[in-house]
Amino acid sequence: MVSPFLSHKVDWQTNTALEVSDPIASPGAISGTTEPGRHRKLAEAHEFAETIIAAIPDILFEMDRNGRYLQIWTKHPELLAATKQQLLGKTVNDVLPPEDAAAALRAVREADEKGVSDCHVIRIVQQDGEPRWFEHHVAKKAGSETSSQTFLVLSRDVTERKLAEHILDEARTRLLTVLQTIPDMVWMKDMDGAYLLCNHAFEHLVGKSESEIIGKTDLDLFDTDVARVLRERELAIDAGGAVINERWVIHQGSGQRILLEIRKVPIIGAEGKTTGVLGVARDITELNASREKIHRMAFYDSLTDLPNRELFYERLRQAMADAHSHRQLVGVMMMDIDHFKAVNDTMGHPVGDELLCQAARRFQASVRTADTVARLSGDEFAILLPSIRHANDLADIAAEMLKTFDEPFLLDGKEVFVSCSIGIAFHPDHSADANDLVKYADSAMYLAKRLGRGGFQFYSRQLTEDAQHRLMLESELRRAIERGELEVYYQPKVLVENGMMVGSEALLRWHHGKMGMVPPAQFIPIAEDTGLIADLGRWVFREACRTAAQLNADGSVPHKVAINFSSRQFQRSDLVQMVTEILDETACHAEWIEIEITESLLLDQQYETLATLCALRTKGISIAIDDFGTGYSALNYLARFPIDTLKIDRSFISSDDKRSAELVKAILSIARCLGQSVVAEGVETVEQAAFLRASGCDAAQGFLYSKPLPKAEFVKLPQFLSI
Ligand SMILES: Nc1nc2c(ncn2[C@@H]2O[C@@H]3COP(=O)(O)O[C@H]4[C@@H](O)[C@H](n5cnc6c(=O)[nH]c(N)nc65)O[C@@H]4COP(=O)(O)O[C@H]3[C@H]2O)c(=O)[nH]1
Repeated sequence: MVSPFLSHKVDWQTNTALEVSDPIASPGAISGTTEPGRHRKLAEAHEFAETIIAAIPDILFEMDRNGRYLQIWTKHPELLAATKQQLLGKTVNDVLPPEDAAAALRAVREADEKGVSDCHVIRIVQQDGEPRWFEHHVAKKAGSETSSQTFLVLSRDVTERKLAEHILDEARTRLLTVLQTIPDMVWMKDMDGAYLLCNHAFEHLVGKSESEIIGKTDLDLFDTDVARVLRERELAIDAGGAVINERWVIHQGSGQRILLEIRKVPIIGAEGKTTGVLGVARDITELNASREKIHRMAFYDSLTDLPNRELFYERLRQAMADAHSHRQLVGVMMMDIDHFKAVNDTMGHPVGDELLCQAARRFQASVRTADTVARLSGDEFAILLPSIRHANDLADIAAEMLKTFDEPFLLDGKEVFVSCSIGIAFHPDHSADANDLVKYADSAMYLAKRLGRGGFQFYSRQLTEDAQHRLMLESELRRAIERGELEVYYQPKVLVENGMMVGSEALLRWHHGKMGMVPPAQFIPIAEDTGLIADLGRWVFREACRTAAQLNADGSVPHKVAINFSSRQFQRSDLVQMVTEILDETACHAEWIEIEITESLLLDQQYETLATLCALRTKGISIAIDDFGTGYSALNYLARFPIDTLKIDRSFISSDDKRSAELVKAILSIARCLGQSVVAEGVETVEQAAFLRASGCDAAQGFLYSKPLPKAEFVKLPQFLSI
């Protein structure tokens, strides 16, 4: 190989060298030496140059101005466009495609002008047809004649780098495509806050094109205040290298409000320093709205917009946890709208809903903002009252709340008076458990209802004991029929005029093995609540039908047995069928039976009740309203329902109040007009009997004539019960 550093060819065989120009060995290093010494030095310089060439991986060309290949030095001849022999003496135009040849010549020309030309990357198609890229550094060869100026071209194979760059370029293009396509806003800023990059979504947000954004800062794009805050945060990123997650509400020109979830991360440079900030923002307006909607659906009641059971309990638990540190009471009130079902059924469900909404507003208006009014279900509302100093405060709030119900509700254009019952329990006195507290407030609410509705009651231990007693009674009652502990007593019903017995009322008795006689007032409500009344009712009905059949067997004087039917029994669709089967089974005529129902039944279950009553009536069974005057006494149902008898409640008979006496007369007059018979209940004195007789009352029932008796004793009673 011949060193490119020698200006002319040297015949190394003869060791003859002329006009040696060696940039490595200085001319002075050779001059002044002897001929053999000079040759030796020259040989050393040559060897040195050879070593350098051998060491470099590049290709070295010597070319003239026309790009003619004069010399080629390479360890990798396969990297040439043609073989060395084919190239020598040819120009780049001869061997390279026009474009590549032109690039090679440009580099030579530049070197001709400036002495050197750097970094021209030229594509050369290899002998195997594959293209490779070479970086050309061209230097004017020193010492050449201007006319025969040659150039040294150092051609470095940069194909791998080029390919890597290409891959990188492709990746960058793909990345930019992705950036432009994604709906999220993406941008990059340098540490001076100038935008380096942004995507279409960001352009859209800012309302400016990329070219108007790049190089600008937030001060150029946003309000000064906003820009200042943004800058402060970004400087914090620089200081701490932290990631910033924030939410921004953007008010757009159209008046639209956009909620952005923004994440900003530091861009860390090669030296580990923060060189900029990468920001990504997502429009979460819709997502947030959906989240809020889901949250509302999960934690709020859709009708009243009040917190629901879940949220109520969550807040209650939190309030109870907080109460420890504040030494304050947490009150729970349970509210129930009295006779809500009646309103719902008589006025329709939309009106019932309206009542719930109006009641919710009244509850809310009676409490503080820190309190939570929740709708737990149906007409069941609860209020959480944290931070209460004294139980009396709860009583005051409940009283206030009840007062708001003094005003009528405007429902469907009508003024309707509705009351509500409230039960109160509070933490820590009553319980440290949220579920128990609600349960206790609930039992207090039921007590309030039992005590006449429209009032409030505090929970007491007694209530839990009562509840436990009820539970015990319930389990005992379940076995009462099979244990033979039940018995039906009969109380005679007589004509007031002469004391003649015309019928009787069947009254259930429970002789418990250990507890003795349990009064119906105790176990009938339990049987009603638990549904046991269906079995008990069927049993009583069968017993009473047997007795009626027995009493009417001789056919002399007809005897009608009245049997109490609970509202709950009317909820069974097979009631008429049950009655029919038992009448058949006991050979009892329907005319010997009267069914006693309460006013509330007529109010509660309008349509189905009417159908059932009509079916029973059609069979020949008579219908009596028990305890008349104590309920709603909505007179319109007297005409609508097939009612034969009104039983005036005992309270009117026993009362000394003149108004009660007037009411009795009024009831008698109404019944007369409607063709209904009247039975006065609870007649205990001769005076009461005399009053009834004078007022024109048909029949009476009461201790004056006889107490309820076991069947065996009852059947022995005389036909006339003289007083
Ligand atoms: N102080 C006083 N009381 C009098 C007098 N005359 C009758 N009584 C009582 O008044 C109640 C009349 O029955 P009710 O109003 O239907 O009221 C009944 C009725 O609602 C219910 N009940 C009783 N047996 C049954 C039954 O088999 N089924 C259903 N569903 N309820 C029943 O239990 C309630 C209470 O029944 P009892 O304790 O037997 O109480 C009976 C009876 O013993 C009187 O002169 N003075």
